[in-house]
Amino acid sequence: MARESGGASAQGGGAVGGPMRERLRTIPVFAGEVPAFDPDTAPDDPVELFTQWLDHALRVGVPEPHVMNLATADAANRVASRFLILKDAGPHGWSFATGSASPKGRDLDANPHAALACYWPRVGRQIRIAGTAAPESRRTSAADFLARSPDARAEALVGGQSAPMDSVQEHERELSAARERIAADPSLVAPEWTLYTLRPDYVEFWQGSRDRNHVRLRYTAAGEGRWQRALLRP
Ligand SMILES: Cc1cc2nc3c(=O)[nH]c(=O)nc-3n(C[C@H](O)[C@H](O)[C@H](O)COP(=O)(O)O)c2cc1C
Repeated sequence: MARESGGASAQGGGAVGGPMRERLRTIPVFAGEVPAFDPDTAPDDPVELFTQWLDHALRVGVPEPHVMNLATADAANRVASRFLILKDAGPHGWSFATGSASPKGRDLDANPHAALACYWPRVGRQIRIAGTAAPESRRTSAADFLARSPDARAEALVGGQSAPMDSVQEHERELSAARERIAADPSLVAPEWTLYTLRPDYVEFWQGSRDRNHVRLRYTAAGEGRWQRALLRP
């Protein structure tokens, strides 16, 4: 069970209303142009709504709207999260790519339950997706790898993501060796590189509002490509 932190200052040492708390309290939120979102006119399919929201985000200049947070948990239920790039979204789910031997790859191997989330401050929109992630075929993963820039391919070819390294110089030597291998053989694919697709149990669209009367629409998978929709309390 979660324990409450004692007292008004969670950090213990600081006085109530100490400098950090004050600084955080003064930062505005939902300060951008918050668009209207009428859930009654939302499409039946969450992928369609995601596409509409992404197109809108791109039109109004939301920076990097394809960056999402991925949360995973290992076999012992220890949770970790990190940001990554969304590679695709369609009827099969939301796809992202990474090395299968990275901590997140190992988490997904032990426990396929995962969640994605993004927040677009310029429009006060959050999207949350949760379900199970599975690797795509080697062929599909290889195609994703080969579509990456030579630098990105070289980094993945070195591998060992998130492992401690002895020195920056040693890593740079490994990286230039990987760049040479790629230059000599442009069809080279890092064996660990994997495209995963998260098949959602639910997808939630969250439209922030300055008066905190946020609009939340959740699509829950109802089998055979059908979705049940529900409004959620803000
Ligand atoms: C904006 C952004 C995009 C990223 N995109 C990816 C990505 O597509 N794939 C990836 O493996 N790591 C990506 N990373 C790095 C991850 O956040 C993370 O540091 C790395 O994958 C190691 O995670 P892990 O130790 O949990 O496996 C990105 C980081 C940022 C900040």
